[in-house]
Amino acid sequence: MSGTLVLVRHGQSEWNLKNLFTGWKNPGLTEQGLKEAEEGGEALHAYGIRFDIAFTSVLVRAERTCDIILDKVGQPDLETIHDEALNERDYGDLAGLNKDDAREKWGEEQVHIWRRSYDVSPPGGESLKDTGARVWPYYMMEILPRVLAGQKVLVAAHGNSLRSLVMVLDRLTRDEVTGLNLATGVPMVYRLNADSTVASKEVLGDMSKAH
Ligand SMILES: O=C(O)[C@H](O)COP(=O)(O)O
Repeated sequence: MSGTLVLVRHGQSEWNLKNLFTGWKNPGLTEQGLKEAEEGGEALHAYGIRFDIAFTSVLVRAERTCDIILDKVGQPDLETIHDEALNERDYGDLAGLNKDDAREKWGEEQVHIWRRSYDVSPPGGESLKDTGARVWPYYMMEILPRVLAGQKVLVAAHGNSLRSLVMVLDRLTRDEVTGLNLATGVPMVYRLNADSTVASKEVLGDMSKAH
């Protein structure tokens, strides 16, 4: 067995609270989001993990979540790499729109397809497949080699950038990935085999609160 990969979606953002499509827009965390990040960090501290390196996006909600988690595990100065490859999917023309207003305008089913399908892009934005096409190579080049070398690696990122990774790690089909929702601030701890397949996965929190 090689190292450990911890994936965590950022805590609730201001735009999650307002129910707005966010994508590459850059709102901060809400009070609840700060608390979720703290709870995620506390769960990792109780789990007893010491990270070797952290990765996050260049969006403040993930960066702040990463900082809070590192504080909680007692590693506030850990090397952290920020890269836009880990950013949320670009929601294109939907960014800034209210998700319920969008359902009224385009219908429940179309909005669900934009949010959860594998290869249908929202207008002007990225599908999950498009998102994976920049997340996955970054994972292969920058993150996986460290895990395979035995390191413990934290990745604090976003609902859909992480869904594109979880889809491959958990070997989900295109249909199965439509039912995958990641809760904010809940760490997923993967141990990988030397061939990069998943040896075990533990979820430190309640993933069922995701929608
Ligand atoms: O960008 C967003 O709006 C959220 O971070 C993820 O949104 P979704 O759950 O609608 O894909």
